[in-house]
Amino acid sequence: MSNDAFDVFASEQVITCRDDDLGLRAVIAIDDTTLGPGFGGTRWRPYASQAAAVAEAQRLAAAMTLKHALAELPYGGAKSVIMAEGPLPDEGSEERTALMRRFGEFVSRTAGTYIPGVDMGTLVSDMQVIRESGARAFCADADPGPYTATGAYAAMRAAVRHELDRDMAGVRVAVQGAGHVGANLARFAAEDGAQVLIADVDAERARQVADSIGGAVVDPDAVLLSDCDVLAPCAVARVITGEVVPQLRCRIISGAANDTLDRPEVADDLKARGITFVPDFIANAGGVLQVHAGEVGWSDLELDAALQRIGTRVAEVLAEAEETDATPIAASLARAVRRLAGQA
Ligand SMILES: NC(=O)c1ccc[n+]([C@@H]2O[C@H](COP(=O)([O-])OP(=O)(O)OC[C@H]3O[C@@H](n4cnc5c(N)ncnc54)[C@H](O)[C@@H]3O)[C@@H](O)[C@H]2O)c1
Repeated sequence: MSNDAFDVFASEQVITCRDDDLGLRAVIAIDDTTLGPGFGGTRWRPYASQAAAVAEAQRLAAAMTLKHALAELPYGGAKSVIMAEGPLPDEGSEERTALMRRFGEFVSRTAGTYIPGVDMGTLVSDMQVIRESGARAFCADADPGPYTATGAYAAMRAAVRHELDRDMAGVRVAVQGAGHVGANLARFAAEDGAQVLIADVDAERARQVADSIGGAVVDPDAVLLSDCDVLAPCAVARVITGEVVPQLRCRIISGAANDTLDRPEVADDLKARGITFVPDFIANAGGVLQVHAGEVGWSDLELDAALQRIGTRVAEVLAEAEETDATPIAASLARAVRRLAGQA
């Protein structure tokens, strides 16, 4: 487990996958299998370089180790990325199916040490193709987005209660990304009376979500700097940088995007500015809880209780951070380390 993006040996195992006929270039990073097989989604998007793809797979895999440890799940941390060349092929197209089948063959070679699931760019149907190729894959039956959003909303409510000592009515929430998670998170907040701003690089998507929940659209270039109580990054990784922090106008950052902070030190910058950062790997565990529920046969009630416990966990971590004058990330890391060492 490591946050060092440039150390290839930070992960237990890193596998590159290549097929020239299909134009497939993918990376599987298995961060840590102490608690079980490495589980983590497959992300499909363009990368500036091969090194950037490897670094992102490793960073996201490390976050999955933390996510599973803190959610008390029997999985290790892993992640894969597929390097996109231009627009992604349509769902169900021959090109997409062939590429996913081939990727599934590479996953099979890990002999169950890596279990993929849905992430940005990939779909439930892609996981079905991976399964058909003989590999184990999670998320094959349902979109985890709404469950992730339920957990992320429990986290947001807990942070607002802790920091602002109020419920969500009238709280100003700015959501970056109107996708599977962001749209649902925005809806939950609006249903509880929050004033929601939403941004997406797909302007039409942002407009549709805003109209359906009675919120307002904000420019995707401006959303991070919105004057709001809660900023909820639900789009891409590493949006909170050292340069962004001094310009932020929120009290709390609580979203679902994996790997929200650009560098670990940004957590200290946020603390110095009095901005509470809810660790993404705690807030966005709803999807993996839902997957686990399917695997072990939890009832809806059991799953919902587990999703709501994300809020309890956030409250505990924020209180612990306050007591020890640590950042919430540091308090969470200490918890995860205890669990990985079998002490919690
Ligand atoms: N889906 C899940 O269950 C789940 C679980 C854990 C974490 N996450 C994380 O949450 C985030 C969102 O996941 P999702 O499933 O909703 O993805 P998604 O692909 O459904 O939605 C992402 C949305 O963000 C938009 N977007 C991309 N770049 C943007 C930018 N710079 N500004 C504004 N909008 C932008 C996209 O157009 C898209 O609408 C990702 O970081 C993902 O890794 C998702």
